[in-house]
Amino acid sequence: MTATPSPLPVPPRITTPAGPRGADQPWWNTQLGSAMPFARYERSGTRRPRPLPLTDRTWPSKSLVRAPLWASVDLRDGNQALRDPMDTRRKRAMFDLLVRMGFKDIEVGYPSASEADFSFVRTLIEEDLIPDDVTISVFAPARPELIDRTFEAIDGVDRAVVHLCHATACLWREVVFAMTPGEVEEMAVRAAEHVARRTDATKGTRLRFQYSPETFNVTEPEFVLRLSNTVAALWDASPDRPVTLNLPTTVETDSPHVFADQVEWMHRNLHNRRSVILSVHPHNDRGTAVASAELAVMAGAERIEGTLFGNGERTGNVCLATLALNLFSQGVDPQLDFSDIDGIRRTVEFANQLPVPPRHPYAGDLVHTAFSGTHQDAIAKGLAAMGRRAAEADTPAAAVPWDVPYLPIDPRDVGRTYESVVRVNSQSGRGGVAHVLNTAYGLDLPRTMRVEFGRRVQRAADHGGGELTSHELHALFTEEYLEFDRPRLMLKEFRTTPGAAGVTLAALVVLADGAERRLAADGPDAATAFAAALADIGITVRRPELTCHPLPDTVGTRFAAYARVTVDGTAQHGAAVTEDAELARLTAVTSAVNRAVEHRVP
Ligand SMILES: CC(=O)SCCNC(=O)CCNC(=O)[C@H](O)C(C)(C)COP(=O)(O)OP(=O)(O)OC[C@H]1O[C@@H](n2cnc3c(N)ncnc32)[C@H](O)[C@@H]1OP(=O)(O)O
Ligand SMILES: CC(C)C(=O)C(=O)O
Repeated sequence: MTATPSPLPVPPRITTPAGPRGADQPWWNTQLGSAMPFARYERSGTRRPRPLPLTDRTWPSKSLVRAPLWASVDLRDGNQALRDPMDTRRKRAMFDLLVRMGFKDIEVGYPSASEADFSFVRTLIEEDLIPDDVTISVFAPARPELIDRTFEAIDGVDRAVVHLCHATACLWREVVFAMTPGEVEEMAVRAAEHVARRTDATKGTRLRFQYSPETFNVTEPEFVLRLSNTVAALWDASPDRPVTLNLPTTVETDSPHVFADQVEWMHRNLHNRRSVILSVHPHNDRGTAVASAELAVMAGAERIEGTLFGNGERTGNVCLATLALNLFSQGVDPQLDFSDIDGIRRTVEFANQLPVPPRHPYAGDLVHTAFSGTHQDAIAKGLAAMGRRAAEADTPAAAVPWDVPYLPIDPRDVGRTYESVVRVNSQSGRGGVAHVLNTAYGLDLPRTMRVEFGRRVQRAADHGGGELTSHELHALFTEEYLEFDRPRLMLKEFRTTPGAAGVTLAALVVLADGAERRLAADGPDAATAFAAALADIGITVRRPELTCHPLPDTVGTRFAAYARVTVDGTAQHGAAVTEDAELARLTAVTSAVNRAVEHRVP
């Protein structure tokens, strides 16, 4: 309940905006020009022009109806971006996880880059660790000596994809290679021919090929199309042995719709389209990799390369967990098993030695959690409505279509529980508090009591400043309703017998000074009779309204009862938890009486 005060940060050095407002800025937008050097940056395609994208695009009217072929690059693009690249143990944990989840296309490394990558590929092959329906791929740049080393790494494998990649984009051609487009084309042809020659010399291995024109999204489309057609033809692409053409946004530069146009243009213009598996490899520099990948599939892509939870160069690769679970949340089979998302996350965190942030879609610690009152209230009502629908249909809750406000998927479908769905702090409301007490302790507070206890919790949360755990909420509930320092009244024993008005109640109570008093009264039920009997000791209790329910205890049976009464003219709530239902009801009345006294103490 106590929050650790965090130190006040040093204020950032911000130049107060002072530039002019935009000429066409409406009066209600009072923002000023900033001191940021934005003029150093140009709209993409301005300095190095690229032809315009499509005008007759068809992708906007498409929808995602099936899972694409998922290709994990965790062990290559993910690995190359780590401060401490994976050792064999971490690589193995990642590989085994990917296989268990159902990945069939796994890039296992860049074997010519390091001994670690090379020997991991050898281990997979020599120890026969690659399932029959999984195809590994290995990355190679367009350098003959590194291609040769790549082939050494896959010697003896049954099936594999050799992935050839080199830069094609203008900036890379000029700055990295110092080559003309023609020279880059020659390099591509030489490398593809070298791969083909090495393949011809390889016996007993079913090899396929992949070609990635690096930074596809900022390469002139006509150039990249020509290269792709040339390389696919050199590799004899056919429907039986398709070439994977992988279009990377190596550095994401544009809004996703621009990439979608580029992909659709390639999809329409590629020669021999049926002999090509059109793949994309989105990075997340603008934070829109997921959107880019989804629109690319609408535009004709059939395969997506990415990593689990988005590890990868800079801002990372596209997150395959997000993409797959986006499909799942739309009723499309993701063809990957995310039923234990926390287990998957643990393994990925172990392999990458990087944490998954708490807000990461579907997998972050907080993504199925509501702190805010109205969200909690809606979630609790939504879950209750689901429960009712399941009961009406006489089916398990897990079989009812999911429809709960604020929760795109059922946390249980990814192996989480409802306990973490609602967590309480000063932003929370009575709905959330009631939900936590109910899910964690089985206490189903009546509506008026929720309002009262909600206020009590709000005070405690405001005071503490942080989160209140379910345990702390229960402690507050106990302190407020179940236990009293100096009770005015305790019920020691009671007996009911049928009476003229319904029930005759005889009770022995203990008063604040320890004195014991015997009471008796008639009433339609025991609680009403008890309320009436209290008049004998000068306590006026009227209009008792009681609810009682069994508690889902693991040991024995217990009952919770809640009373709403007027005590000496003031409305009061009381509650009790005991082994006997009737005792619980009567004790809830004494709780209300005791609270009436406590609340009179200033
Ligand atoms: C977009 C991507 O993510 S591609 C994958 C990138 N992955 C990695 O870089 C991780 C692994 N890489 C490595 O371990 C190293 O880079 C190695 C071992 C492969 C190569 O190391 P080195 O031979 O020392 O070269 P270095 O990494 O500095 O590469 C630079 C040279 O390669 C050339 N080059 C870069 N990419 C490619 C490519 N895809 N195809 C052909 N040549 C390339 C550059 O033009 C440069 O050549 P130059 O020295 O003649 O100007
Ligand atoms: C190898 C390619 C696909 C790559 O990693 C990239 O361009 O980001």
